[in-house]
Parts: sequence; structure tokens; C-alpha cells
Amino acid sequence: MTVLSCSGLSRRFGDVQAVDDVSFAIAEGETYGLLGPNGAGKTTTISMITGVLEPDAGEVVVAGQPMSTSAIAAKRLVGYVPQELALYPDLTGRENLRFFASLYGAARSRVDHVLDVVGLTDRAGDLAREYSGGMKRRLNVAIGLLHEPRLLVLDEPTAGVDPQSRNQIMDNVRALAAEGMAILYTTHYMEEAERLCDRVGVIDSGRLVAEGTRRELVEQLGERDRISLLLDGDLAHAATMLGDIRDVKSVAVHGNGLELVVDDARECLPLVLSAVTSNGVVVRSVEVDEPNLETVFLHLTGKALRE
Ligand SMILES: Nc1ncnc2c1ncn2[C@@H]1O[C@H](COP(=O)(O)OP(=O)(O)OP(=O)(O)O)[C@@H](O)[C@H]1O
Repeated sequence: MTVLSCSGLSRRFGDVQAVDDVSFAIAEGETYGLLGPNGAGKTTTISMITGVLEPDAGEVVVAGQPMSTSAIAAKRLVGYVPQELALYPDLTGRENLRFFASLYGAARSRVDHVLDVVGLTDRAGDLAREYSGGMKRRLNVAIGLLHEPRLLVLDEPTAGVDPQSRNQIMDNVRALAAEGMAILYTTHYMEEAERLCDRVGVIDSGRLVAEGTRRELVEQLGERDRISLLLDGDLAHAATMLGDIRDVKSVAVHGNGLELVVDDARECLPLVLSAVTSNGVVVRSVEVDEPNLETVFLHLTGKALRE
């Protein structure tokens, strides 16, 4: 079921077309990564999705509710974790959550639950100003979860946070998606997008220039996963055996080795290794080459994500 649907979103600031005819959708339980270089239009897109900013054209619908700056019903369905921290440093973690719970009309019983979700129960009585940057960010995630949103929007939630908080936030995203929440995630860390996102959209100069899974995007560029094997034994026979595996698209013999083009290297590596070794061949080394989103991104935008 579709939770978020954006169609034809556009927004201009003076001479700058910040967002230009952007359409995409996110399903229940899906994590969608919005990637783009600085100034590409990610925050403007998110602001329209969360009802902070009115689009010049196009529409946002969240679980059947049209979004606008005055759409209370639609806003109740969205949890937003902004780039800028929004919390009160002189209140404790728990007091911050109680304050936001009353503001959002969320049940007070949610406070302890969301503290537990983000792993801050032990520090709930400490002032927010004493939290590390990562803990503040986790408190912000907790605030975004108070009113049980259907869609959670995270704008660079791991920028500048310590590795422990980063892992915690990523684990949270996985668990929330597994429970059926739709997640919109922006990040400057490509490996995070690869690990976390079911699909990504690449935005550049306000336009959505590509969209899909890592594999789909990589294939659009004509890139494929490859496995290189260095072997001792009957290579020709091993090559024939490997050619029979469905996901293996081609096998080439190079000296003592084989080079395979495959659909999904991680998925078919165990099959490849068992096919080769069942034949008495000894594997001396294995190398896996998975073209990544960084390659796709550079190709599409001509920029590195963290430029
Ligand atoms: N309130 C505003 N007034 C004028 N121009 C704006 C405003 N907000 C955004 N812009 C411009 O719109 C374009 C898109 O900005 P936006 O903040 O959406 O990009 P972004 O992809 O989120 O960038 P970053 O990764 O740096 O946060 C930029 O050229 C920016 O300067």
C-alpha cells in the first residue's frame, strides 16, 4: 500500500527553481533514500512533504490525506526529524518528550516507549544540554515517533553523530520499516543509503534524475556485479558448471582464473563456490565487485555526494 505519493512537485525561490516536477511514491514498510548534492532540492522537497512549505505546483498525499501547510489530518500521519535539532536544552530528555507529546496530542504513555526505541531510557532524566550530539539526534528521532506516524521523514539524521548513535539510528530505521512504517531518508553517506534503502531517488538541480534499487540504477548505466576467482584445477569444467547457474550471466577464463558476470554477487556467491569446489577445484582467491551507488551518483550528477 502506498503511504506517500508526490506528483509533479515544484517550487521556485526567486530565480531559482529549487524543485522541478518531482514525483515519487513510498510504500508501507519501504525505506526510500533521497540523494543529491548540496543545493539539489532535498530539503525543499521534504518541506513540501511535511507541510512546512506550499508547493507552486503538484501535490503530496499521505495515506490518502492531501498535504498542505494547514492540513492537520495529513500532518498527524507524518513524523519529521529535521536537520536542525529541535529540542529544549534546559529540559531533560523525558520532559522534552512530554512537552512535544502534549503539543502533538500524543498519549503520555508513548514517552517511555519512544525513549526505549531510541535507547535513551537510562539517560531520560538528564538535561538535553548534557547529551552528546548523537544522543540529541536520537531524542529528535524519538520526538518524531511520538504520534505513531505512518511516514517518518529523516533529514540527514546521522550527519556528524558518533558511530554508536549512528548505528542505533540505522537499527531504529530498519526496525520501524519492518513494522510497516514508510521511511524517507536523506543522507550524504552513500554506504548508509546502500545498506538501508530499498530504493533511492537521485535529485539534481531540482529534478529527480533517476530512481530504483541499487541494482536497477547500476544496470541502467550498463554496470554489472562481477566475481573473479583464482583457481587450481580443471578450469574448463568449472566454467561449464558455473554457466549452468541461473544468475551467472557469463563466464570467461583468464589464465588461472574465471571472471563471472552475475545478477547479484552476494546472492549467488555461495552457489558459485559450491559448484566450483564440488568439482575438486581449489579456490585460491575470490574477489567481488559490486558497482555502487557512488558510481551511479557520479555518473548522473557529475559530483561526489559529499562535495
Ligand atoms: N528559502 C529559500 N530562499 C531562497 N532560496 C532557497 C530557499 N530555500 C532553498 N533555496 C535554494 O533552493 C535550492 C535547493 O535548496 P535545498 O535546501 O532544497 O537543497 P538541499 O538538496 O537540501 O541541499 P543541502 O544538501 O545543502 O541541504 C538551492 O539553490 C537553495 O539555495
